[in-house]
Amino acid sequence: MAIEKPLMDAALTLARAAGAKAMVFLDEVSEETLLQNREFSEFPLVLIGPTFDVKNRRLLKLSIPRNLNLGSILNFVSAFLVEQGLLREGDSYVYVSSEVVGLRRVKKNLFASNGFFSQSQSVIQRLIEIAVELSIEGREGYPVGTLFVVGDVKNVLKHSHSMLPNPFKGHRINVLDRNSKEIIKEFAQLDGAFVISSRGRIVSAGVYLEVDPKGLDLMLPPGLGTRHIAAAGITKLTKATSISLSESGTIRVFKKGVMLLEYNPRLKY
Ligand SMILES: Nc1ncnc2c1ncn2[C@@H]1O[C@H](COP(=O)(O)OP(=O)(O)OP(=O)(O)O)[C@@H](O)[C@H]1O
Repeated sequence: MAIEKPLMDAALTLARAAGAKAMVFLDEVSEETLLQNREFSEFPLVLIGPTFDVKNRRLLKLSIPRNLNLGSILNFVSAFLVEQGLLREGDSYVYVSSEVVGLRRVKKNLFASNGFFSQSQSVIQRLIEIAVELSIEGREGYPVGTLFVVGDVKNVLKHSHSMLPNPFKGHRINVLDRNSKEIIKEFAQLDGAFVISSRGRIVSAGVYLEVDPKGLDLMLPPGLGTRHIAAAGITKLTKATSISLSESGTIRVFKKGVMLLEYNPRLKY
């Protein structure tokens, strides 16, 4: 749905009155209108959509997981604005969608690197959405931790073994298929990791990753246990990307052994 002019005008008025440092468009908007209208040139403008492009500093494009609730979307937007050096803690920005205009002050920032925002792979985004829901909801009243390893399946399987008969064998279940969400959430309660192809097919679950952190030179925040060492290590040993959810609700994304995202949707940022 496109953002209509009265809301754009309201957003501009609010941004000026509140001393906002950026304007963020959560729904479709004409890029021409934004670039031609002088009034908008007072602010860095951020478009949320399917593409990522930050070369044009006046009009930055950001792809973040879809279907998140507004609070989570704004958390990612805040992290992006801080990562880009556009805002600091305490600064505020105006966001506008086809239905709402609002003001958001950047609180304690979640950690997200540029590498996280520049990957717009839909499989990764989908798994983050599922991890956000699992983090907030848990399963049957209990917190759930899990691990998704995406891509480079052949090499991932070389560094792993099955802890139980593969429940996904013979089934073609893809994480991009909306119906797969409940199945994934159910199997997330199993020990071990999901192995997922780069196109989203679940190859296996209940997989133990054989990762010896010695010599891998992983740079992890202190205090993380074996799930996270495996999550980071497998991305150093292979070309896979991993998404871990800890029982405490924190979601982390790793690539090449480096943490790209650390985010707990249970906390307000
Ligand atoms: N090498 C591994 N491969 C796959 N899964 C693993 C591996 N190591 C641990 N896990 C999974 O992680 C679970 C939690 O392990 P542990 O508490 O040591 O990890 P953690 O990093 O502290 O995670 P959390 O923050 O959720 O507690 C295990 O029960 C197991 O299901």
